[in-house]
Amino acid sequence: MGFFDFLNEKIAIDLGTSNTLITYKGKIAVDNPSIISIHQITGKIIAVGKEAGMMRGKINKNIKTISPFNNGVISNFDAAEKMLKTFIKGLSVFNTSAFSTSYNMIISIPCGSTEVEMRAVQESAKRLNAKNIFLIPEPIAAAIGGGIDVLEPKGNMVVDIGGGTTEIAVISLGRIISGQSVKIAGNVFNEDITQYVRESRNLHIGESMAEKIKIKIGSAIDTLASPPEKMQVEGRDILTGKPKQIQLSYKEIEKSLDKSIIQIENAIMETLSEIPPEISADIYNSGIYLTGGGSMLRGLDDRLSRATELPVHLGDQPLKTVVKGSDIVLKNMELYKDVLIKKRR
Ligand SMILES: Nc1ncnc2c1ncn2[C@@H]1O[C@H](COP(=O)(O)OP(=O)(O)OP(=O)(O)O)[C@@H](O)[C@H]1O
Repeated sequence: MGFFDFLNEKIAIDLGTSNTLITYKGKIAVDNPSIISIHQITGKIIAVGKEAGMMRGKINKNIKTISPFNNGVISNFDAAEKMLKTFIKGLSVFNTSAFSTSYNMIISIPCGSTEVEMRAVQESAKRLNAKNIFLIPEPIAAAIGGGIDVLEPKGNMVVDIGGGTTEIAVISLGRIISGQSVKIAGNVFNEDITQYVRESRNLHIGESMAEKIKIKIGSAIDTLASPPEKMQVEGRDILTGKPKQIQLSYKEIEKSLDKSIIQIENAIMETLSEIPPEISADIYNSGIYLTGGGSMLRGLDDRLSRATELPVHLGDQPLKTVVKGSDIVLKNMELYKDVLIKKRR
């Protein structure tokens, strides 16, 4: 039994721009939108997660709905800590003494994080009573969660399209040998849709409507084998100010997302052009592993496969891959110790 095995209580956290996931005892115990509603005057927490998400855009001016992460990193520390604390308190074991004395925490972070950002995450985690805090690059956690053997001397490419960032990484021997984090992901897709509907259809729509459109009729290609039906969309008419309903087709959404998807394609091509030839040979055979919530956009795997001329594999549960990978690392610390960014007691 190795040193790490003595530390019994383990939690893995995926602090995402859109969703926060926490595993406890190998199971996903928290899976919630990364949102918190706080009373502006009293500072009291009104709601977190799903409940806070439902309040978005519909609450009075004294209650502020905050997304504490921006582009994968904490942009509002106070809100982030309050939100995490509320989530962790919800874990039934939190009140037992065992949990507070030996409690290991692993947090996945975007590969573009700076030293300052990493330190800030560690400081916040320390205030949550974690005894040991480990950080892991998100693409490595995603690869492990997707069943890829990251430790072998073989190149693997991971593209993780989240809410705030798309992480592109080539991994070999447990390390990222080339990669980048681009700020084009699900949130930008929503902005593209909002902009299209405003400029081309004269309708002002809210954030959650844009999200619904993306999920219901979003597409990365303009010829889908089984196209979704047209969608009825409500918002405010820009010209008259009145509530209005329009019908949108998936082809319109494809058009609105095109410029952002091109940027993701370009970033993948750039990363591919920077890797050593032996690794290129590996990736020619193994292809690209595509994950993250954004990977569920219709036709995106086909489109990326066409652009790169590589096989693109879609993961099973793209929203859960990162936290699943972190959890595997936490359970096999001896094996995976070299993939961690920092260790702190
Ligand atoms: N069916 C779907 N089609 C397209 N996009 C989707 C679908 N379901 C979820 N998404 C998008 O996935 C994104 C969230 O993915 P994920 O939870 O992997 O990101 P995150 O980890 O919170 O973000 P980041 O990694 O950038 O910090 C959101 O933008 C959401 O709109």
